[in-house]
Amino acid sequence: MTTDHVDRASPAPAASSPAARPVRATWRDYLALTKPKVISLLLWTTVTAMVMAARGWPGLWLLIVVSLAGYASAGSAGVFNMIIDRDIDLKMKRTAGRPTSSGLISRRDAAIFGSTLQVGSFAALWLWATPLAAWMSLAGFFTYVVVYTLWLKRTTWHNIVLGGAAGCFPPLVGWAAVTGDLNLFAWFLFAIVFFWTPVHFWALALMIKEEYREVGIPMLPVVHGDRLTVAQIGLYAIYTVVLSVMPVFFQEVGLIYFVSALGLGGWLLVLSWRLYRHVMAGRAVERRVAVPLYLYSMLYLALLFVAGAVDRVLLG
Ligand code: HEM
Ligand SMILES: CC(C)=CCC/C(C)=C/CC/C(C)=C/COP(=O)(O)OP(=O)(O)O
Repeated sequence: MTTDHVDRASPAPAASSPAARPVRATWRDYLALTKPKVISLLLWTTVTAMVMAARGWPGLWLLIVVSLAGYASAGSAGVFNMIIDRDIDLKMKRTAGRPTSSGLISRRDAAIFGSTLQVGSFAALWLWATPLAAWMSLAGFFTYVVVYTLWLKRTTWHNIVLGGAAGCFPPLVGWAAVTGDLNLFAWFLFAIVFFWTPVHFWALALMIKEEYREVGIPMLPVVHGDRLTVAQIGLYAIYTVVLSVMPVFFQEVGLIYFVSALGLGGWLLVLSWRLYRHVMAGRAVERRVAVPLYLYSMLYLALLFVAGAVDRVLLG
């Protein structure tokens, strides 16, 4: 593969110098294109959804196939996101070092890499899981790359709510891989992630809004300010918690899940309320009130899905 020869940290040394070796992209740079940390939680929702669907162990082979293919699909979405956004990524401190922005990996090579991952993932899910799992994964890719990144991210503050649907597909991939179809409970999992995403992202966006403002991305706190953002976070936290307990009333899950959802959700509401009160009192957003909610949002989702899996295995 060709690479744009760019020194990661400093201008390239003179060609005559013995150290004048171009910096080549390594596998670590390609790995960085796939946003591995974000995928870890996406995959967690996939794997726990598989256990929920199977009401037990879904089988080692299926777990391996779906995990690798799920990583490849979400990773491919991350690669195309970085290709499309390389201009804005370059201008923000948090993202300036990405291999597509720095030119370390050319657009062409990134596109070849991303396409290979997506085609491989689709084929693997189709052949070794179920066709529906393959379609759900492709739908997640399409929603993230086309709906969120290409269309909504730069045009409306609703980007997170609508584009966030991308992150709701991984549980459907896991469910469909086990059962070959999607029932009401699978769609509940989709909806929980849907309403959770704004809480997760806007808590972070409040802290990095100036970067978004500088590059002209219309994230909610940039467009409508902190007060509306914390109010929306509070509303979405309430929707999330209410929705999370609803599967109990459809007898899809039992007491273990119910108690966990109430406890985990209760703390999500407390942290959202603290942030709301802080900002509504006229104070500027401080890391000490926004960071706990952002970090806890991820623990919340991870543990809620574990609770669902444990409940359906033990009580199912
Ligand atoms: C529209 C939807 C979403 C947006 C805009 C969004 C945005 C972000 C951003 C900007 C970060 C900070 C990453 C960094 O520091 O570079 C982040 C972190 C993270 N997000 Fe999201 N996110 C979304 C949905 C999701 C979903 C659905 C999941 C998983 C279910 C998820 C999991 C994570 C994780 C695990 C991190 C921590 C990564 C780290 O520590 O580097 N996100 N998110
Ligand atoms: C099943 C399947 C393929 C699902 C894909 C879902 C997926 C990859 C969701 C990712 C959500 C996410 C990291 C958004 C951040 O984008 P951003 O562009 O706002 O963040 P950035 O500024 O860090 O690039």
